[in-house]
Amino acid sequence: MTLALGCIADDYTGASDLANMLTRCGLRTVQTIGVPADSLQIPDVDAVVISLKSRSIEASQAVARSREADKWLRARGASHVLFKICSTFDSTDAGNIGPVMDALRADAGDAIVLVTPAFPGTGRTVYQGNLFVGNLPLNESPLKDHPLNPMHDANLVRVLARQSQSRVGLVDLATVAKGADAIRARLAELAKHGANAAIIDSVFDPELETIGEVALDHRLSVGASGMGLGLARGLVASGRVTAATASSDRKAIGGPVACLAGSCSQATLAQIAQAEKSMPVLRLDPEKIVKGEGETERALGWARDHLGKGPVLIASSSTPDQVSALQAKHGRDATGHAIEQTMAAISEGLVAAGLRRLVVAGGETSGAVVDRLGIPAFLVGPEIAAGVPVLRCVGWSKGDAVLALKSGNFGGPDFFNDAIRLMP
Ligand SMILES: Nc1ncnc2c1ncn2[C@@H]1O[C@H](COP(=O)(O)OP(=O)(O)O)[C@@H](O)[C@H]1O
Ligand SMILES: O=C(O)[C@@H](O)C(=O)COP(=O)(O)O
Repeated sequence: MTLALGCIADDYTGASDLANMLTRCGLRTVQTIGVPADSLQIPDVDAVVISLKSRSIEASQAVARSREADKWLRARGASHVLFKICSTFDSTDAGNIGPVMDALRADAGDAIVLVTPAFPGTGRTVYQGNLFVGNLPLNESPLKDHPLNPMHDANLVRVLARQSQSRVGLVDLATVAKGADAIRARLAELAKHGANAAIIDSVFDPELETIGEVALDHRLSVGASGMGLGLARGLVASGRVTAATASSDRKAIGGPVACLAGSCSQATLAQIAQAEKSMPVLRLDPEKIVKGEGETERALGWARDHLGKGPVLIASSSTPDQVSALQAKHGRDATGHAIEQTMAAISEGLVAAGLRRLVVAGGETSGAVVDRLGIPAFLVGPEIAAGVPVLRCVGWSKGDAVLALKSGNFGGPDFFNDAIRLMP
């Protein structure tokens, strides 16, 4: 297998979002969980997206894991690697976008790396280096209240510079609009003045195609699924990949289906409220979870009573005020970890009871669940919503199963039912 594109994603929902985009753009793609073991049979593909859970861990560990993934991809022929970050630039002043980017760039030997989280399909655009979520600057969007990495600055040149050793420049929209050669000239100028990274503006998909064409001159790029779109279309346009059509394999799995929500995003809170109109919903008590007071057993008992009758949803999610109050009492990391591990334990119990169709909302939550279930890889199925595909397990010891891993912010109001409809 010689890869046309290698990708390292800093969380699992982000990885499936990217794998979905690459598949829709014609690249045969597999999503692996961590660096694949030698024993994993990977089908012949154009792109591999290695999912890490490195967004919110200590920076040095994120760097080490990303470099290991990069080595695996390069050894399989990937001459270009995309470091997939969140389209809302989820990070803190300690990292991990900057430190991982610095290390991968040094390994790749590139003078400068292009960086953009733009993903117009989900309303993420970058103008004059400022990230917008819909019509709001990042720091006024719901991301200001994220439980793990609240975002308080929309200016990505500043945000990246604070967490990186690199000098960071800007390629503005006026330059992007002039085309690939103008971008190349601007990058050369920035590099001459000592910049090693450049935030690049992008508002619409055609700009991302131009950006992808230029990024392919380099060995590394950093971005979200918009950058994935640009790279994939660049690979197809240049003839390096022959476009494939997305698989239409929809073999039914059957049996019970459950949804787990650990995201506290505004979008997920609204989706849970909507689901309450059509399926039984169990709201876990986050305080009891953190104190270790038997919420897993309660959830599994409740699920046993309801699963035979139709889909169910189990949610830990609460409002920003409630999240802050709980974190103030128990600490941010301890709270997040305890809740993620409870969701993982619930998923394990559900699978032990025979469940093979599971929807998970939340990036870190999905990471904890998929790790606990020991799923090694996924193939991409139908698209449920922008950035969220149905995933079919590959090489799982428990056999065939379908999952959907939803970024907290993604999906329409009736997301849980939309997902279940596409997971027969
Ligand atoms: N009620 C709650 N109070 C505090 N933290 C919570 C609560 N419910 C979930 N969490 C934690 O919030 C974080 C949500 O992050 P994540 O799952 O990545 O969602 P998103 O995709 O919205 O970023 C996780 O660490 C999760 O365990
Ligand atoms: O780029 C995106 O927005 C997503 O692919 C993503 O990374 C989402 O992360 P979570 O919100 O933590 O699921």
